[in-house]
Amino acid sequence: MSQLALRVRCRGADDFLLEVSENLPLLGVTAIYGASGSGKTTLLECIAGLRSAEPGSQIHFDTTPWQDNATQLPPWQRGIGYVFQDARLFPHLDVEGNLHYGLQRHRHSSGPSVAEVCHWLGLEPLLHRQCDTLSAGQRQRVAMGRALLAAPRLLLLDEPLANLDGDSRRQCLDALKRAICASQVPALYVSHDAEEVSQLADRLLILESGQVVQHGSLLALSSRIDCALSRDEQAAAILQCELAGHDEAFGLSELRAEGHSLWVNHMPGAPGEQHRLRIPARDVSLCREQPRQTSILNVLPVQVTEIETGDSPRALVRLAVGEQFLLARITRKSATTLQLKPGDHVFAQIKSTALLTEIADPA
Ligand SMILES: Nc1ncnc2c1ncn2[C@@H]1O[C@H](COP(=O)(O)OP(=O)(O)OP(=O)(O)O)[C@@H](O)[C@H]1O
Repeated sequence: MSQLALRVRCRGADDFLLEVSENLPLLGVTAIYGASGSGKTTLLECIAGLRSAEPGSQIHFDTTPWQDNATQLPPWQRGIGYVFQDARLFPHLDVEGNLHYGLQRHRHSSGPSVAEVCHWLGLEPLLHRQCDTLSAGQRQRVAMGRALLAAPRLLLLDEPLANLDGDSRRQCLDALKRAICASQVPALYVSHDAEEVSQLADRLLILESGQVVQHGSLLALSSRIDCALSRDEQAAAILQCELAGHDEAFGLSELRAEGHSLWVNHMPGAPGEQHRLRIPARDVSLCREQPRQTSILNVLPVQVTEIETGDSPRALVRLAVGEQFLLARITRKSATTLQLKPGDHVFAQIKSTALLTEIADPA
């Protein structure tokens, strides 16, 4: 596994100071998450060499210095693929021409072929289209294809879905996930969208006012009440599960987590495979008694470990399921009526789940 060692200081306008001192293991997707103005793009641009970090800053990719006291490698010598918010395709080239530009920058013989990239990103039908006739989502998929064809050692994506919504956003997210997973190129993914991050990331680096406030695996951070991601309306915990089998008659698959069954829509896969299940906090409700005759298939016995009520009408409850954790967002009134407190044993009813990618390495 590669590693990016960062000791970065960079000043922006209005006394803004980015100060990041972290070693990032480059495994899968690391999301750089934070509010607007927290310094996400500044950090990405410093890593890319598009912006100068202050003298004394250091950026090392494994043993290769990208920046230190003696070195300031230009962006094109860092072996990165950069995807911007606006795709920045070459308007005078068609889709195929844009992809071939990536191929020309190909540094190693081990990169993907045009056919592979087109397959991952669904680009085959677009190859002969002019770029100004493409939708925003199609343009982003081409930009991603162009970046991958240069066989980068690291992908840097700056809110590539920010200008998309609805179906186009979902399709593009699925395509990016597929391409990142198939290409096995590690990625740093800037976003302020909690749902996007919890669907895509393996690790999280959370920034606030130019400082890192949390860094770790999505599995560990997503269910923490003090994680910035949990404050978002789209907060979701991630449960690591094993595929147990399929119920063909009802079109369902059974996953097991901590000795309990969870039913999801039928999915391909063989028993024993490891998967991640995303469980949105707002889709988890709590009962003191085990619910009977409920249409909700997934009911887990859990133990309350933490409750955050504050002044908001909603409470966030952290729940232990064996060694793992869920979050439930319920009304403060319900938390009071149920007299919930840490240590209580209750039942969590889960309305919906979304299957995420198979875990290559649960670390
Ligand atoms: N080119 C620049 N020169 C000087 N200061 C900048 C520049 N770009 C951004 N800044 C400042 O740096 C700070 C961090 O901005 P940055 O764009 O890195 O945040 P961000 O987290 O990516 O925000 P957003 O999610 O809104 O894109 C802000 O105070 C911003 O005004």
